[in-house]
Amino acid sequence: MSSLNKKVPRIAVFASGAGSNANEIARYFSGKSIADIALIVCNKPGAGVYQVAENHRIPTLTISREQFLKGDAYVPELQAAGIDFIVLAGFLWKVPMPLIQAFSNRIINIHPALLPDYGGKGMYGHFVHEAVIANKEKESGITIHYVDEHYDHGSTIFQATCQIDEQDTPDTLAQKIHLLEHAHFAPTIEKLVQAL
Ligand SMILES: Nc1nc2c(c(=O)[nH]1)N[C@@H](CN(C=O)c1ccc(C(=O)N[C@@H](CCC(=O)O)C(=O)O)cc1)CN2
Ligand SMILES: NCC(=O)N[C@@H]1O[C@H](COP(=O)([O-])[O-])[C@@H](O)[C@H]1O
Repeated sequence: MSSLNKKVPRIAVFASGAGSNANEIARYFSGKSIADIALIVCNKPGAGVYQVAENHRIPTLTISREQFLKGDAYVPELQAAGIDFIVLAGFLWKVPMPLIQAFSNRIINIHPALLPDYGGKGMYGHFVHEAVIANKEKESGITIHYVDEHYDHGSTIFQATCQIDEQDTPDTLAQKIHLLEHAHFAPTIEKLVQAL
């Protein structure tokens, strides 16, 4: 297939919260022929990411715990939507094997710490920054990694760090982490989908 009519990869972004990463990803790819943010998947009705989807005119899929964790994991819906790649951006449920197998090596996640430290069950959002500050760490950062059947265990793709000052709090650290996420997640996704 020539580059003129090469299919543009279709990305589904999974999120459970405010969606600032989903917003930055949608902004980054908007108007470019690199990839389409084709779907935003969310498990929390009323989450801020729905407004992000509306602002960017991106279709949404609201998922239920039963069908996602104990059923087909919405693989038929994702395949019907022509999804090629899945990005977890503050998504708070464990991705089950049916979805991992259907999108082998095509699901990535961003974690707000330097894995393998500060990862695993219970390590999400503010809980991560609270633990990092409580342990008086001098640096933190982000990890972008492939998703396997365990939390925060898949191979690392990218990491970036930030320094922690003595006056930093979990809130100020979260701000530093968000800056790193918004700077690096979309360009990392771009590199990965160009290799599909
Ligand atoms: N199979 C995988 N699924 C997910 C991964 C992964 O690496 N493999 N990453 C997470 C994102 N994440 C950290 O980056 C993460 C998210 C949530 C939790 C967690 O403990 N969740 C709670 C439920 C919280 C809720 O429902 O509000 C729990 O499981 O009890 C840990 C890590 C996304 N999925
Ligand atoms: N362990 C998963 C985890 O903690 N993910 C984190 O949730 C936040 C979502 O923010 P957003 O909704 O504004 O993109 C991000 O900081 C992301 O790294």
